Amino acid sequence: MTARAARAGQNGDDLDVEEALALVKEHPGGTPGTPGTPRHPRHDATDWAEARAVAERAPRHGTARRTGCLPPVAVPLGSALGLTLAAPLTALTDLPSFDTSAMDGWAVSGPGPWSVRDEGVLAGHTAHEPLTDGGAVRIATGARIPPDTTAVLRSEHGRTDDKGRLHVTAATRPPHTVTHGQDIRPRGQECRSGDQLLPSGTLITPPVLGMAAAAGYDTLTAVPRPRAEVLVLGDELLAEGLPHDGLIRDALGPLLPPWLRALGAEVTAVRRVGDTEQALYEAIAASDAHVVVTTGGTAAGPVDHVHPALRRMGAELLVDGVKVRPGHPMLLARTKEDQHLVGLPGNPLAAVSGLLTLAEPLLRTLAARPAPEPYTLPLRDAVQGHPYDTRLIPVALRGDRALPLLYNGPAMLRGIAAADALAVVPPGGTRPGQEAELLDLPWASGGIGVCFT
Ligand SMILES: Nc1nc2c(c(=O)[nH]1)N[C@H]1C(S)=C(S)[C@@H](COP(=O)(O)OP(=O)(O)OC[C@H]3O[C@@H](n4cnc5c(N)ncnc54)[C@H](O)[C@@H]3O)O[C@H]1N2
Ligand code: MOO
Repeated sequence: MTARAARAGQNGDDLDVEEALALVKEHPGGTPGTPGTPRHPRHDATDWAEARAVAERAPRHGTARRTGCLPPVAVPLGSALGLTLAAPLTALTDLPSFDTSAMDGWAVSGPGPWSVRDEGVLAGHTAHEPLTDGGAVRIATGARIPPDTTAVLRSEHGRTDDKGRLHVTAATRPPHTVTHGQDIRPRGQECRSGDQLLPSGTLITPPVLGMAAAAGYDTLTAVPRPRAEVLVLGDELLAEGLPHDGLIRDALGPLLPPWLRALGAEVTAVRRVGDTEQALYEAIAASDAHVVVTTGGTAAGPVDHVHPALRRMGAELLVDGVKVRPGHPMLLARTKEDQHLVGLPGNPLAAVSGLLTLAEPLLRTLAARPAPEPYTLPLRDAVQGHPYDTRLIPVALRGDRALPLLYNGPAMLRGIAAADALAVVPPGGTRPGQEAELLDLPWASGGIGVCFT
């Protein structure tokens, strides 16, 4: 623990959680966090915004691929959460499908007082005898209205006298009256059979599932989740225990599958691949995923096999390096007619950068998901820019400002683990209070349960 963190711990009551964790700068406006070190500026690398646009368009190649999304399938309601409707949701029934009581009370016919029948009417029961003028019957919320009912009187607005006759109490407004049709939900009030309830392209959320069930659906026509396979490269990686003897823990094997799922993918496999070109070539060639995601091996080191393996299989490189820090060696390739490969750099925050720059727009098109609304917020502190490249910086959202977090180096996860979003810092950097575009992290707005299930 640093001296500052220790101080923060002692004065924790006065500090934000980021300050207590020593994740933000002590003095707003002072020296900014770790800058990306300009190494060899790559003038052939793709601009960050253009790289995202290329990834979004990538599945729309060939003649029969106007939308780029996967062919629709029928999906049971229980499996459809998070998919996109591939056809308009059209009501299969009137809603309500019969005249129904909106309240517990009495169905009444004509003006009161009324004589109350002995038996009542419950929800889920079939048709009831018609009411005669001056008659009433006990009724439950959601029950079918008996024929010739003129209104429903709520239980708290009526009382029966010792002769069993029902009277309106003074509580109604105006007092002692019932209005025609009161507290009756007429058949078709919400929709008629055949009405369009939601357009094609709607994200299937919990209320959409409820709406579909109410409207008579058991399955929905939806764009399926694209299959994604994760290939984790690096003989130095351990699957468990403490780092030792130059070996480190694999951080991306646990990080990527749930995040890919939050981006709309079905993760079919996470495989460790040995550091040989042959092993990588075979793993890619054997995959039937729509999106293969590799980690590591994108640079030009002695065991960086992604480029050679792609060359060998005749893949088309769509993006080969992006003007973004961290993550500039990221790449996107078309490996087969219906398969793309996203090569994420091995440094963990660089991999996150590649995930949001290339995998997110690619999966969004394949799954026909709506694009997130772009938005900006002022950054509390200055952020030092890279001279040529965009920087993605973890930030915490606090009210109407974003706090740039420290520990944002390519090999670090400490900043992103405490972040709500990534700020897009243009070349040259930002001044304190300057607006920056934000990329929301899926759990920040949706909650873990909503976005990862
Ligand atoms: N001469 C140059 N060297 C490097 C450059 C460059 O421009 N010129 N770029 C650097 C940058 S930036 C990055 S990012 C990395 C990208 O490297 P690779 O994609 O080839 O990744 P590796 O070399 O395999 O690994 C880099 C680093 O990350 C660690 N790693 C890998 N996988 C994982 C994992 N699953 N979990 C945790 N950590 C992982 C690995 O051990 C290395 O430390 O290249 C720079 N070099
Ligand atoms: O710094 Mo490198 O940009 O990807 O980690």
